[in-house]
Amino acid sequence: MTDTLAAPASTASTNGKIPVTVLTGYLGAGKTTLLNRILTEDHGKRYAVIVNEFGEIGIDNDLVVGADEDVFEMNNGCVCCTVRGDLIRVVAGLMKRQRPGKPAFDAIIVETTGLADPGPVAQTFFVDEDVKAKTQLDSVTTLVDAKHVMARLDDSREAREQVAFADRIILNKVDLATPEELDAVEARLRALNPLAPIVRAERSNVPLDQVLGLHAFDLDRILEVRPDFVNPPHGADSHVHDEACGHDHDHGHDHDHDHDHDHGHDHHDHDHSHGARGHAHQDDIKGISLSLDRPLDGAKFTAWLDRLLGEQGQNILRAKGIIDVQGENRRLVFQAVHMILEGDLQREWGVAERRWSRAVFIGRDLDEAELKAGFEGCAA
Ligand SMILES: Nc1nc2c(ncn2[C@@H]2O[C@H](COP(=O)(O)OP(=O)(O)OP(=O)(O)O)[C@@H](O)[C@H]2O)c(=O)[nH]1
Repeated sequence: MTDTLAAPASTASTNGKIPVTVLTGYLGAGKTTLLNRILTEDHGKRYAVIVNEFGEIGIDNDLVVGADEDVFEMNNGCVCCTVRGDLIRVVAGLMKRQRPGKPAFDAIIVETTGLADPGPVAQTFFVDEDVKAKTQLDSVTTLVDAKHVMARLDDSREAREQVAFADRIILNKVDLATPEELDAVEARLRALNPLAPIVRAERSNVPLDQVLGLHAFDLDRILEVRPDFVNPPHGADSHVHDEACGHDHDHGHDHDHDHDHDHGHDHHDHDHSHGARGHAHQDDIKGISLSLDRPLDGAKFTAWLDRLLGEQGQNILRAKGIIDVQGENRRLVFQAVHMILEGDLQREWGVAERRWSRAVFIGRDLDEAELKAGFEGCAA
């Protein structure tokens, strides 16, 4: 988790409480793109951003604009196990930064990992007394990738949860879908969440007043779907374990929610391996982090990545990386969602910055040894 402070000051807080916006959406939907828009737009406000990422190499931190300013890293915990504890600590830390009589920032934005159920994140703002006293959940905004969301709604419970939980849905990447496809997607989203307004966007270009300061989080609505949303007792359905529980996580609690009747959601029915490398979430989804302290050959790397995405793009839900290319002073940043690849030479490496190549691949049936060998084979 990373915390970034950006831009100058003043938004109305709610009853003196700092408004919190939770940004969610499946892997690659456009959350960071939206965040970067928020952080760079000339709005005269100061936002604290908390990024929780999947995969243990801090790539997302680096892709958020201005992240160098004020970053602290936290365990990349699995969102359903540890994030709430982390979040409480980060928010508490942010609160301490307030200057007397003047908040240090106008709002908090939390970007969840693409594999997260936003429920436990939103719960944080209701169940921890300190956090509750100082913050107010403004809205949960869910980004949706117009091209890939249908498949994800079929195969991912988290994707459905994210839509069901939204106060506002941003149907992003409209450039990648036909008007008919967009209508079909909207109908599907509507069925999962009849109330949240759906805003269409390209490159997450929604006006900020469509995302921030909405006063849209509707506790009553959430309580209808998750009656024990607020402070669920230990041992009860939806109880979210954190370090305050003071016990080993038992694996026998179901989430009694989900609008689409995909019930029996035991959030520990993912394969929870918190091993050093692959952090498996859903049974078969894992994240593979690769890194190399030597520069890569740009042509070899591009050819390898193209071939990999061509052959295994169906299984690669998300890939991204920052590459040190031989003979190039700028960092090569690449991003992929399935077979759609974008790459860019971005800013120069800093003088004191560690120059290395790192990449994360998140997907199904990925062969770690093969990926590692392919990646390292691109060394210059
Ligand atoms: N064609 C197209 N690409 C987009 C659009 N919005 C974002 N992208 C690209 O999609 C990729 C993923 O965008 P991100 O903003 O990083 O997505 P994310 O939701 O933060 O991804 P994770 O944090 O990995 O879950 C990047 O390559 C973006 O440039 C869009 O509207 N159209």
